[in-house]
Amino acid sequence: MEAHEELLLWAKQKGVQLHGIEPRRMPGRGVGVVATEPLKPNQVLLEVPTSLLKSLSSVPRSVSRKLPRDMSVHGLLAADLALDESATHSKWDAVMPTKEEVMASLPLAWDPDLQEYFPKPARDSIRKQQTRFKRDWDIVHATFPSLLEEDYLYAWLLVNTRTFYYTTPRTEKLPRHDRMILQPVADLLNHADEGCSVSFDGRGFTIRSGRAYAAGEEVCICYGRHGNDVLLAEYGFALAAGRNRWDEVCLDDAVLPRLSARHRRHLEDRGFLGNYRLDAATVCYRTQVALRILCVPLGEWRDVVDGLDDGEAQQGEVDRLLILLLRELREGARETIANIEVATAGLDHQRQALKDRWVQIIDLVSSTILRLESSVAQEST
Ligand SMILES: C[S@@+](CC[C@H](N)C(=O)[O-])C[C@H]1O[C@@H](n2cnc3c(N)ncnc32)[C@H](O)[C@@H]1O
Repeated sequence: MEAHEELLLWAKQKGVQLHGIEPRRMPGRGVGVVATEPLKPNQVLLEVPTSLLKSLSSVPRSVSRKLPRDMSVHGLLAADLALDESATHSKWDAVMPTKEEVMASLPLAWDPDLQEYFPKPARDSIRKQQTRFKRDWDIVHATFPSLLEEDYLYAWLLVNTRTFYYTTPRTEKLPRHDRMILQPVADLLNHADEGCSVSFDGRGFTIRSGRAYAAGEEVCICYGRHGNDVLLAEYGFALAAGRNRWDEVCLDDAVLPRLSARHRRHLEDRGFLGNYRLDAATVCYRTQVALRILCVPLGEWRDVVDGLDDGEAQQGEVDRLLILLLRELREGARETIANIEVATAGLDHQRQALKDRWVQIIDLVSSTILRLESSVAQEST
């Protein structure tokens, strides 16, 4: 019997209820959940009772009382997972990806030389994870010196990729990202850009279909409105091109170096410094504002920002500058791919995942360039 089938028997005995779904091995994405019959929108698919949640309250006192009271929930749950040698959760533990799989798929555990090739939002996310992991590990290592760092990292990454948002009177005061719990079976749901609804109350979690499903179709939840850079950095995968409505390309590395200290000050004063993005349909307003400051006198720029002028008269100039920057960005992306091709750091599939992501970025940038070129051509006729 497969581990996820044994998990199901255990979970059902403990009160988990599944309606029209079952876990199944999915090529390329570990275990997932599929519809076993046609499903209607808003149908209850899964119920997990509170008694089965691993939460701040369920961490045994033998672990929690040795750690500081202000330890992150993330760090505490990871310590519990890493130190738990009881058989209580053995059926659940058996379906989790192995340490080797986790270390190979999640960028926090990749060779630091390879991490440098990620696009900026992914690098930023990896850096944040590093900071949070180090803070938790320093505390746990001092308290449980025999625990190995790689075993704690494995547990910490499982928590990072498998928890659900959960707020109770006890967790309300914590930062939002730390109000987390682990739950069996629900943690087998893979991600799609739109998915089932997830809700909880005192009795437990309920997952309902967001739309109709055909029998055999994979049922997913949405881990958040993340672009592929963040999905790759946090969860170790990117959705296929055209399958992620939240995907975007960060333009900061192309725009910020162009801005003088004075420009930066003006943009900062108005809240427009950094976080420049494009998606499949548009280049964000922030980018338009930042590029406009490079194209027009300051007074005219202020009028547009203040809504006193629609800025149409200089839009062609802004678009031409944008095209130039996007071509540079595309060239930089091509160079990055060439550098990854000769790099030896990391594993083949990690380098491939990075190259695939850069190809997606090039495609998104190229279609934006085409769109802008045709609107600039129309303006000049
Ligand atoms: C909450 S778990 C989901 C269950 C997981 N597939 C398993 O085998 O246990 C999250 C992990 O599943 C994988 N995953 C989730 N959605 C995916 C998708 N759309 N494509 C590829 N992998 C996905 C990633 O490895 C991610 O870190």
